[in-house]
Amino acid sequence: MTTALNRKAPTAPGKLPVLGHSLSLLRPDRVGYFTALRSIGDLVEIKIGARPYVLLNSPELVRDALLEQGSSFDRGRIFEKARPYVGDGLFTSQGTEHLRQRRSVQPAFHHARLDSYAGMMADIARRHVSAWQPGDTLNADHEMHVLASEIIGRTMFQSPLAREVIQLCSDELPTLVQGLGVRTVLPDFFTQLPLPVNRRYDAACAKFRDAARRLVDSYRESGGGGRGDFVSMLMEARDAKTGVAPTDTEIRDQIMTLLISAIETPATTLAWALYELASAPEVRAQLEEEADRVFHGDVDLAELRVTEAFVLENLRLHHPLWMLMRRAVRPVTVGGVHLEAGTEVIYSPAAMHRDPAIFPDPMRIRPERWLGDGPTPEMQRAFVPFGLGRRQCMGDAFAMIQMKISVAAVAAGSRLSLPAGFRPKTVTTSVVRLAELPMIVGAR
Ligand code: HEM
Repeated sequence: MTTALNRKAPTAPGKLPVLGHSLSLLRPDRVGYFTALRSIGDLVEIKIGARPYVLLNSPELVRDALLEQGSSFDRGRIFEKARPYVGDGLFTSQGTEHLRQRRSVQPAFHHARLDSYAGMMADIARRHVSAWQPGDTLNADHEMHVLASEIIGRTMFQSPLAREVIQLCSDELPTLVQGLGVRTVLPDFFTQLPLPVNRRYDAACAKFRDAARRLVDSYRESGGGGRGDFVSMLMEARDAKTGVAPTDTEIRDQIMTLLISAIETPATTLAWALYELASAPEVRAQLEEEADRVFHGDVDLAELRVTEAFVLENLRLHHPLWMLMRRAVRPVTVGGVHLEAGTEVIYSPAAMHRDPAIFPDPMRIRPERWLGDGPTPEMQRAFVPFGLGRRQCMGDAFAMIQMKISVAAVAAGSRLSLPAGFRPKTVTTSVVRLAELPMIVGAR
């Protein structure tokens, strides 16, 4: 959707010397900040330090940049900030190298594999929920991190070290995600300062790198691949043109990429889902009825219709990613604004999902939006939980299965409630999450 207007994007109010809009981007309600900027325009300039970023604040502009003009954009600042942690894997690679890496990882997400993962996920989730005892008070956000870590650890790593990786992810991933979030919105000099947040981030990065290295070494010591899992698949992969195998550094970087992409987002979404389950008894009753009816033995995922609608609604209202970035690789015009090569653009799935013109009563969980006649075409265009285009989430189907199964296991196996007077408080790092989520276990 390009026009020949060549206008300039208006600058967001509240710009400070040196910091630009960094402080606005550090406030707790960053999704609300982006939503409010819609009143200024659908393209708005924001500064992080002295560097300008253009916020694309409408579904049409986001689709134009990511789909129609997708080849004109590649990774932006957020991914550079992730490089010390994830190296040069799928997350940070660009252009043809990115496409090559995507092809090499693709078999791990093939639908035939997803079917076998579903059975494992159901076992893990049922076991996890059955350990909760009536009367216990859970840190439900942590529980969902442990569950998501278990699911990745057990489905992707057939290794005695899997338990260690699961523990590391449960304990350290939030530190990493917080450090990355802070680095993205503050000027570069900040990362050089000897602050606790920087030290904790560096220490967490080192632990993950070490775990990935030991994982790769342990496969090599026992003869390489052959276990039919993620690491074996990478070890056995050969480049279609050159026949060259990936190096151990490349394999380690893909492991790191998987760990950072595959745990925090479903865990955070699931924590919100548990909060909503406890807050809306009529929705909970529907989910419990469905789980009692169909969540037995080998689960037919297609039968979990209300559960799926509930998961979609949580991805809409509580989308974990408040900001994603791209960088123009050549001069390009979006929404009538000319962007030079190198211009960084931002979009926010979370803000797009709360537009009242598209999702009436946006702050309420209403699974019925996704049932019956289904979402309207406007909703479909604005709903981008897994991104769009060449960088679209590789784990989208995996994540949907995992979240449906996790919600169904909770609905079938326990009844969680919130302590009297609990008020949700959000914190925003790289993701928007609940600051705390104490939940009391009740019997079903
Ligand atoms: C609620 C769960 C999840 C959400 C909301 C989510 C969302 C996203 C989004 C929006 C992107 C695109 C980022 C961009 O455009 O810059 C992405 C990329 C990615 N996701 Fe997910 N994701 C989820 C779960 C998962 C899981 C479970 C896996 C793996 C098992 C995974 C693997 C990946 C990978 C590898 C990429 C990078 C793709 C590339 O750069 O080519 N994600 N995810």
